[in-house]
Amino acid sequence: MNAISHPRRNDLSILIVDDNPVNLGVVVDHLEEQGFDVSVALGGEEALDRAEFLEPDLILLDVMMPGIDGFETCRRLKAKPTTSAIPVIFMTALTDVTDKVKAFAAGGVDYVTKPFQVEELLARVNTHLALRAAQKQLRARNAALEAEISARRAAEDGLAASESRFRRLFETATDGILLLDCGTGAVTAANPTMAKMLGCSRATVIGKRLAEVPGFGSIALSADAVEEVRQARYLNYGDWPLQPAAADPIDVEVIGSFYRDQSNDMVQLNFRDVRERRAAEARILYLAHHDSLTGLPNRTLLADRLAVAIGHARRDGSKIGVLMLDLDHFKTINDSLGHHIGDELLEAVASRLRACLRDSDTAARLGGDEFVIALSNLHSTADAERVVDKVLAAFAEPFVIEGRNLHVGTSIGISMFPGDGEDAAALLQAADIAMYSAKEGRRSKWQVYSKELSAAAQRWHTLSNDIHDARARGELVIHYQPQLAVDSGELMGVEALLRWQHPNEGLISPALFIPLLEERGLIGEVGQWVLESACRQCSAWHAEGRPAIRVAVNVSAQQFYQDDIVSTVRHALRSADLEPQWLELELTESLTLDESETTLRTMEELKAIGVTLSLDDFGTGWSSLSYLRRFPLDRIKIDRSFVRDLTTQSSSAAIVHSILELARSLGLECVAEGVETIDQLNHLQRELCSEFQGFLYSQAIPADEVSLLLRARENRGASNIRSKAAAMQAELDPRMVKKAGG
Ligand SMILES: Nc1nc2c(ncn2[C@@H]2O[C@H](COP(=O)(O)O[C@H]3[C@@H](O)[C@H](n4cnc5c(=O)[nH]c(N)nc54)O[C@@H]3COP(=O)(O)O)[C@@H](O)[C@H]2O)c(=O)[nH]1
Repeated sequence: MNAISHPRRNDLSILIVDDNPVNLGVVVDHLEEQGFDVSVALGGEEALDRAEFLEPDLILLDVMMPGIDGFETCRRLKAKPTTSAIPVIFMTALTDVTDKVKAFAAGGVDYVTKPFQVEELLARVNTHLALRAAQKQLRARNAALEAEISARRAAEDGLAASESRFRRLFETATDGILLLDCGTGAVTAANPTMAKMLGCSRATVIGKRLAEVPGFGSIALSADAVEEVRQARYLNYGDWPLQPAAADPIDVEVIGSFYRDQSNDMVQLNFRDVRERRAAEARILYLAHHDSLTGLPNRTLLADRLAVAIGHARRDGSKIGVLMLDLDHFKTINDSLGHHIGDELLEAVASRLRACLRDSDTAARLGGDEFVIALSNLHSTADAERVVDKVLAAFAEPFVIEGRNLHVGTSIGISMFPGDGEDAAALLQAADIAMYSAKEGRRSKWQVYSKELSAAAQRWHTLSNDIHDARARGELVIHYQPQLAVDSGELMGVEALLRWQHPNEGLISPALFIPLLEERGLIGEVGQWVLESACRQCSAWHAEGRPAIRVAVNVSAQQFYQDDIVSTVRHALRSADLEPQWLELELTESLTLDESETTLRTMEELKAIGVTLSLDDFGTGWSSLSYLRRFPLDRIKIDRSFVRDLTTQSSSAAIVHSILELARSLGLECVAEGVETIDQLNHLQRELCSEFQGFLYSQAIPADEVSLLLRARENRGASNIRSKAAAMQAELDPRMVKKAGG
């Protein structure tokens, strides 16, 4: 410990307590002369307050004072923590030893006797002040020491706490962790997760270099990992396939970090099991690139694959074919049988498409019933056409969905690279245009893209917009095509055929705009209008007193399922005041793609009204004996494609013969469509076909011209069709008997 140093006087304060002002004055003068900072109090109570407030370095205390005396004052000073350490020197006139003892007992450190010698007073004062200063120094040093000790303790505690925190983290981490010494390259610690990942004990791992640790053998990167991380300080190695003992590999993301432990350079390797994360990422990626219903690639992935294929084709000079497919009648199926059937159908279509393709080809679904097939490494368009044949053959068999046989056709557009587009988008657009063109023709057809089709596609889109208000603008009109008895030439009925009188395009064929109406969901409304108008017209002819004829109205599949067709028909008959036997409903063959109870029940309800049912275009679609037997039909219409070749192709003649045989055996009437020549008519007569319609006699004509026919017939009576046809042709305006177009 250092020697006690004397304090500078003006740093020191002394409180003098005396009730005698004269005494006070003398002492104060002496001490102030010595440079002390002096305060005074005239009694014990005052002294206690001032001592507490001033905290003097020394108190000179008189013993005999009014109120509390010096002894009591001293005891109280010593009792208070704030003043207990202040040395008290008694100033007393008492000389009795007991008083001196009392002074020390009260806590005084010394005493001076009055009247006092200044030198003695100063000597005692200086001594006690020096002692006081030394005590203060000592206390300050102790306090500093204590502060240092407690700071060190705190630091040690902190170190221990962080050490234990690290230990806890290490032991419970969900990452596998290895600590490796950079000097030896050996593992110094492994946590439980690491041991579990590796399928071995921690002891097995400790002391081994990383590449020697079981599970790391096949990971080449592990050999230099410690040195690499040491140099880089931090390294993300991406995924390593850790191979635990007797288990499947685990994909772990590996992150290495360098640290210094005391004087050792260390590397910490964290191994995070990323199997779930990678699976989730893969799932997200898959969903972003695949159609969730069918699992086929979606538009995005298709575009990627096409881009890659185009790159290859550019390099090796090969060709690419893009086939755009659209299912026929899909909307009808979806609307009538429910979306779950529609979904199952799409899945079944997807798997049939897959089966048609090589591994290098792509079948994709763009949405709805739109599929695309991308064919790579082709030599010519003919290669693409061969795949089209395969696809169409795959669609030939009905799709069996929930026990229903669904006959679904498809229209296919084909575009080729190079030639029809430079990139995926252009090729898809060209295939789409070709597909629409295929759709415009008969169903289940395909079409190769050509530049001319673009104009047609543009026209299709314009018409698609124009059709919306066509009926409201009065642009839709109904014409009627006569149906005659083959034998007698008798006018038996007429078929109501819709026409669109477009303001710019002129008369547009229903073959073009009926699909537009279906696509836009307008066929129900327009069909109802046709039905009501045709019934009214037929009733009007009857009311004119003409020989009664029937009117046949086409009902599309969508109309049949979408609306309450039974009440629509009832209402049309009632409001036209037409007896039901004069109305015939021509059902399209596509209706029979669903042989469900619903179809059958609706047909039976229609039959119960008393109308007749005929099946249109017989022989072109999915005609099968089974549904002809099941459905309550009255008449079938032989498709004009067979009639056209009747006299030139034996196969068509054979088909017509079979159809007529079949119809007879089932007790059904037959109408042959599209009769254009006398030879065809003669052939049909020999085959005992009952009725015909066709340009030989008349195309579809406006209602008032039918009235003319009826009047002429009334005047002449039934006669031989040949002479009658000739007579009619002469009678009618030549415009009505053109041989082409409707
Ligand atoms: N759902 C509805 N479909 C309708 C309606 N109106 C017509 N259609 C269907 O549109 C298709 C095309 O009809 P259209 O262009 O009128 O052709 C008909 C005749 O003009 C044509 N035909 C008749 N005779 C001949 C001929 O000798 N040669 C020849 N090349 N063509 C001829 O055949 C069509 C009648 O066919 P079909 O209906 O199959 O009996 C057509 O499918 C119509 O059904 C409508 O209101 N609703």
